[in-house]
Amino acid sequence: MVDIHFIVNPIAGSGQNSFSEQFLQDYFESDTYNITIKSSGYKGHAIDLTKESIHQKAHIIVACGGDGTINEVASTLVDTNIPLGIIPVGSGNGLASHLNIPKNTIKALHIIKNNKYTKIDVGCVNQRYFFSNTGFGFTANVIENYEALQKRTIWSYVKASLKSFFEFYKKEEIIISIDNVTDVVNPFLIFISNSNEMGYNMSLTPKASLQDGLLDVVIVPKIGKIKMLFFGFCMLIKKPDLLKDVKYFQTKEISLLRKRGAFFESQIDGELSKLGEQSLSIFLKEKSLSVFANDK
Ligand SMILES: Nc1ncnc2c1ncn2[C@@H]1O[C@H](COP(=O)(O)OP(=O)(O)OP(=O)(O)O)[C@@H](O)[C@H]1O
Repeated sequence: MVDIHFIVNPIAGSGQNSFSEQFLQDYFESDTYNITIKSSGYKGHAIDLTKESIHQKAHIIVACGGDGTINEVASTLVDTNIPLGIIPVGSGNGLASHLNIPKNTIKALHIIKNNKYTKIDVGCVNQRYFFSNTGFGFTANVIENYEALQKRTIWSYVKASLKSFFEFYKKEEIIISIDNVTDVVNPFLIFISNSNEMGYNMSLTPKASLQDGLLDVVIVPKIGKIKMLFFGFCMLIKKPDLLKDVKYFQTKEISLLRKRGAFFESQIDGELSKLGEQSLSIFLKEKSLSVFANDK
């Protein structure tokens, strides 16, 4: 028997996610699969539910939610042999989109049933993991405004971006080291990505791959409002380097050192995260998560 555990975030995306055993049993026959469904009750709960499922000897664990839920479940599965399934019922669904997993639940279930999984790289920010991306500056500010709106829709994302556009003024000097070259930057944003999708079909790192052992980094210096608007447009058409001020490169590791301030305000896989450390080492653990994916 195959023990398959579904961890559902009921408030992700439209906020109406629930899966009945009867519905799932139509795809995973009861003579072959044992199904367990768990629902997360609060932020971070999916981590404990996943730990419990590992303890219960689940063979497959499926995250049903968006990038935040995937982050919680997948972080707990790194370096285990348990493959991660994804049912993308979140808002942005960046990682699922990179893995070519459709939003249609039945099609996404078939990918798990086909039993084809692959190993992907995992991003690390000190002790934390990211699977899609992490970012500092404007990108973290947008997520802060997005979370304050409480509705997780594309319109909330647009509203949050506009609010940040009018308000964002942060002046924060960061010492950045890449391949032993150190620079002091006062960036509009720093965006570091493992995947080529930010969610909502937008990208700042179209060349990124989950299996190339490289982080794709975008650094945008302080820019004026007109350039900010142009940059937003470049992001929509997935050509960030059309803005000449943008530095786009690939690297294995990057370190950030805070000159002052109590924490790094960052976003990790689309969730606001205040990192208390003075310095951050950002790198990849290569091919350390198994995940079901669709052939391109
Ligand atoms: N019952 C719950 N009530 C409130 N928040 C929850 C609950 N269960 C999980 N969460 C939190 O909800 C947040 C958002 O989840 P998730 O990222 O999966 O959805 P989303 O934001 O709609 O999708 P995406 O990140 O792809 O845009 C996560 O931080 C998660 O920990």
